[in-house]
Amino acid sequence: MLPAEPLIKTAGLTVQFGRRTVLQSVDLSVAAGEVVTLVGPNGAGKSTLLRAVLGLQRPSGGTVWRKPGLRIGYMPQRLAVDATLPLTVRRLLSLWGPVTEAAVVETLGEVGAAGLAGSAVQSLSGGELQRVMLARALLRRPDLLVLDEPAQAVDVAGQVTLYALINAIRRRHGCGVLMVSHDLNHALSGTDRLVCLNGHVCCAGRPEDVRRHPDFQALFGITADAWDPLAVPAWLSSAGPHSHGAAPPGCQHSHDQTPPGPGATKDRPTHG
Ligand SMILES: Nc1ncnc2c1ncn2[C@@H]1O[C@H](COP(=O)(O)OP(=O)(O)OP(=O)(O)O)[C@@H](O)[C@H]1O
Repeated sequence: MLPAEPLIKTAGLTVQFGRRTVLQSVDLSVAAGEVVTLVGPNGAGKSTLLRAVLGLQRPSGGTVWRKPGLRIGYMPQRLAVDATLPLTVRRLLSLWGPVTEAAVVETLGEVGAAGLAGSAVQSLSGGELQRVMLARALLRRPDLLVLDEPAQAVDVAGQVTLYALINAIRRRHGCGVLMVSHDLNHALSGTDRLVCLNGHVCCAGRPEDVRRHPDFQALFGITADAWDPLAVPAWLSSAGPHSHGAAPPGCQHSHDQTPPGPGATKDRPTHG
C-alpha cells in the first residue's frame, strides 16, 4: 500500500531565538488520517515546532511545506483572550470568523459540550474549556488538527475520554492530527507515530519501536518492557507541565551545556 500523501512536511527545520538554537534540523511529516504525537521535556521546542508548522514562527533554516489549500484547526496551549472580558462560548467561537448557530451547536455537540453555547467562558471548568477550544479548532472543518497539550487541566479520567474523542474525530473526518502531549500513556497507545523531541528529533517512529529506543528510555526513565506510570522520573513528576525544572538525562538539547547522560545520542547537534 502506498503511504498517504503528507499534509505538512518540514525538512531540516531550524529555529533560533537570538543566538540560541531551539530547534535543529527537524524533519517531520503528517499524513491524512494519521495521529502524530510530539513528546519531550519542557523547553524541548514542541510548541515552537507547532508554530513553525502553522506558519506563525519563521524558520531560521530548512523548509516547511504545507499541502496547497490545507485547512488547519489549531488548539493553542493557552487561550489568548482577556479573562476579564465578558464572553460567551458562542461569541468566542465566532471571534475568528463568521459561523452559523447550527455549526456552533453541531460542533459543540460533537465534542461533548452541547449546551455550553450560552455559558460564560470564565465559568467553564478546565475540561470544558479544552472541549470548547477543540470545537473552535474543528469549526474550520480542518484537514489537519494541530493540538498543543489538549488534555492539560483535565482530570485523569477526562484525559482518557478526550484522547478517545480526538481519535474518533480523526476517524470521522479523516483529518491528520499533530499534537503535543505530556501523557506517555496516550503517546504510547493512542498514536500512530511518536516523535521524541529535545531541540532535535531524538527518535521517531511507531510507538512500539520508540519505546525501545535508548534516548526515549533515558528521557522518560522507563524500560523497554514496562511502563510504570508511578515510576515517572523526578524531572517529569515534580516539575509539572509548565515548570522548567532540572534537565532530564540523555538526548541533550542543542543548547544544553552539560555532558550527555548515558542515553545521549552521539549525533546531537553542536551548541547553538
Ligand atoms: N518567542 C520566543 N523568544 C525567545 N525564546 C523563545 C520564544 N518562544 C519560545 N522560546 C524558548 O524556546 C524554548 C522552547 O520553547 P517551547 O515553548 O517550544 O518548548 P516546549 O517543548 O513546548 O515546552 P513546554 O513543554 O514547557 O510547553 C524555551 O526555552 C522557550 O523559552
